[in-house]
Amino acid sequence: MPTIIMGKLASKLDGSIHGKAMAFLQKLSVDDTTPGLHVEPIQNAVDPRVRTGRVNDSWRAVMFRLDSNDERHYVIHGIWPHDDAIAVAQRVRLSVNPINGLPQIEEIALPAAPSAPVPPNTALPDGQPLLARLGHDHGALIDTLGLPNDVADQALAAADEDAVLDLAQRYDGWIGTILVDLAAGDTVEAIVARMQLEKAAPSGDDDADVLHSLMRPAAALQYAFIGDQEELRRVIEHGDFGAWRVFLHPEQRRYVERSYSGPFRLSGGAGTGKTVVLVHRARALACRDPQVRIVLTTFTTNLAEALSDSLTQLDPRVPQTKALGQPGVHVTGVDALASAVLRGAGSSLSFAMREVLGEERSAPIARTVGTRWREAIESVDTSLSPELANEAFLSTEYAHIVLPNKVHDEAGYLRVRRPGRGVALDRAKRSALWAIIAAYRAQSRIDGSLDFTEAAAVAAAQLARQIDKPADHVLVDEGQDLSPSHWQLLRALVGEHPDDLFIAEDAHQRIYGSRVVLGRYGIAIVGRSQRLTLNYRTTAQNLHYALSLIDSGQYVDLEDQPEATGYRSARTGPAPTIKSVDSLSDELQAVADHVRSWLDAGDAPETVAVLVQDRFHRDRVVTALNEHGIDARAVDRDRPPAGRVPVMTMHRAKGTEFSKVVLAAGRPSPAELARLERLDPAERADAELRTQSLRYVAATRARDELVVVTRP
Ligand SMILES: Nc1ncnc2c1ncn2[C@@H]1O[C@H](COP(=O)(O)OP(=O)(O)OP(=O)(O)O)[C@@H](O)[C@H]1O
Repeated sequence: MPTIIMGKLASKLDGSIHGKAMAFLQKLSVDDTTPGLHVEPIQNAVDPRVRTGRVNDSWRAVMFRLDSNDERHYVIHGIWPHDDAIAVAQRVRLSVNPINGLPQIEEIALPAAPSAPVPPNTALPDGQPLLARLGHDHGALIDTLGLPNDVADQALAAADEDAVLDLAQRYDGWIGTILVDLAAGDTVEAIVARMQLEKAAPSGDDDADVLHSLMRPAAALQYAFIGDQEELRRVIEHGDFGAWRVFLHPEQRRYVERSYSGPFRLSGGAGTGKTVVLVHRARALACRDPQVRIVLTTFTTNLAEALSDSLTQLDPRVPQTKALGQPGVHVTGVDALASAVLRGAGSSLSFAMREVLGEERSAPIARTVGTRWREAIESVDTSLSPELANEAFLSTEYAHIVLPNKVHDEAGYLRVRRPGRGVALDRAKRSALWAIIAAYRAQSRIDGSLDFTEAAAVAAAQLARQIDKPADHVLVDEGQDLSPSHWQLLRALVGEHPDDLFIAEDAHQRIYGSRVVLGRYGIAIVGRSQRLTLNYRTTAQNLHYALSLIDSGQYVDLEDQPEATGYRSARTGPAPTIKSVDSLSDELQAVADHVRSWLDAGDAPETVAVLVQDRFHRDRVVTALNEHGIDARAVDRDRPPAGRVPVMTMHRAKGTEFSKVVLAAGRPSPAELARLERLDPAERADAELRTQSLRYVAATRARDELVVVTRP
């Protein structure tokens, strides 16, 4: 039975022939001599391995047949109308690039790609094209990276980053990826290492050499070995949108497949494919051993639902279990995970509750009301300044110091170390703060309830006592938003062994809570951390704008190190539109105008989104859009609706993506400004950082076009 190797080009099929292509490839993978397939060589073809096959009366597949070790493989190059297919088949050649060991397809007698003219050097601002300015020459591009001559010529002539990116867009696979890296200013050595390039060592068996090259990590950018019919269907039916399921970057593949001796941290900017790595890794772990118990978790239930959907899209056969502790993948929000642990423990929780709180709660599943800190502050006659006696300071102090250190009383709080908290507290202040914390706990005790951080802390203490852990592997998305108790919970969920914790995070996207250093909660990364830098989602123009929003901030990652930027995008598009308006009614009009123009141009409503500051503004925007005859819908806990324009808060937009986005961030309300004014300087600086991050998150939701409507 031949093996099918699908090229990325071949997955971009005309929708009208999906069914026929599927049937053709299915039959081919069973028996290439099946009557009706007409698998035939082509006369005068430059590559004797080339074959065409009959998809239907009008369409033909062009492929390469490789025979090695009694096994037959077909590399599917593409499917074209009959005459075009014959013409393509005559001039294509599949070979191994001798410099980098990767498979390459050349089109003999025609230029390798339809090339738009490259702007002449005379127009260059400082006389030299980009790559020359960066110190690259023909030798580096051709002899070290293995770029084809004509591509290297065009790249070296390209004036600036945009011109190199335009060129990159014309090449799928490793050529396009190397061009993007060059445009971003990477050294040749860095590219060789990242792409794992290696000179080819011919064995004398050409077909075996090509097969070997197709198995190289960077070949996975462009070629996929199809394991079964289901995989074939996914590649064919979803084309470019399904690319993440099949064609991984060599770095992504490494993080999917590698085993790590302990907790591993994967950082990367918005859209660099962190979630894709997590979902693939969950599948890889489940396939390796169907008995293992995998927890795939993230900050909110909405994000967990999206993860679960992605895992189903990637592979519906991976068992997703609803219950913690069962074989398969349990996808859940981290607070829901804590609740599940508490529910499962039943009456045996008392020890953990006493350990964390020094007392018990009668109904630990009930959640403490959100206004409890304010009530506690108001109930105590405090001498503290408003900079300390406010909900933000107290809830952070409680989550970052009191709970993780299991402080039960004033004496304990007077002694506890407070690393990472900006404000120094003398004895009198600690006593006064404890009075409020005691009032908070007293009222919750009366209700019998726990707040979310308490629930996670109690669940962590409960699990820490268990010898049999309910998970074998824990995969975490949006790690930057988790609290210390969450980390204690996740640490206690899985024993300390290889591949225990795999954490994806982006410090620039922290929009909840305060920053955390993992090492303080028993999660030692020690050198097991890597970064993704290629943005798959956002155009270079939108990415540039989004990065400008976080330019001035000091961001620190989960290992307490400054967060780097230096992201690059593989796609280009129009510059973001920044529209300044004077009034609310002008803002609503501008939002409606942009949405209307996209819909009129044929964009599907669900691919266009409006992102706003808060729920109040969201509902106003929905009403305004409806009044303009646009079918818009406020999105909260539910999934974005099909056939309608989703309007959502920037917080809710985390983890989503749309083709076109209007960002109507508005102005902070006077009440919000007054609240910020009352915070102590360290808390205020952190709140401002979160505000910048929120805009960065929102701006990076747009794949193709971004409009920002601002009011001074
Ligand atoms: N190898 C790939 N090939 C094609 N598309 C990819 C690939 N990897 C990721 N993508 C696409 O890039 C987009 C962003 O990926 P993903 O959501 O995993 O990024 P992320 O780093 O988790 O982003 P964020 O932090 O903003 O949530 C998605 O549309 C995804 O399908």
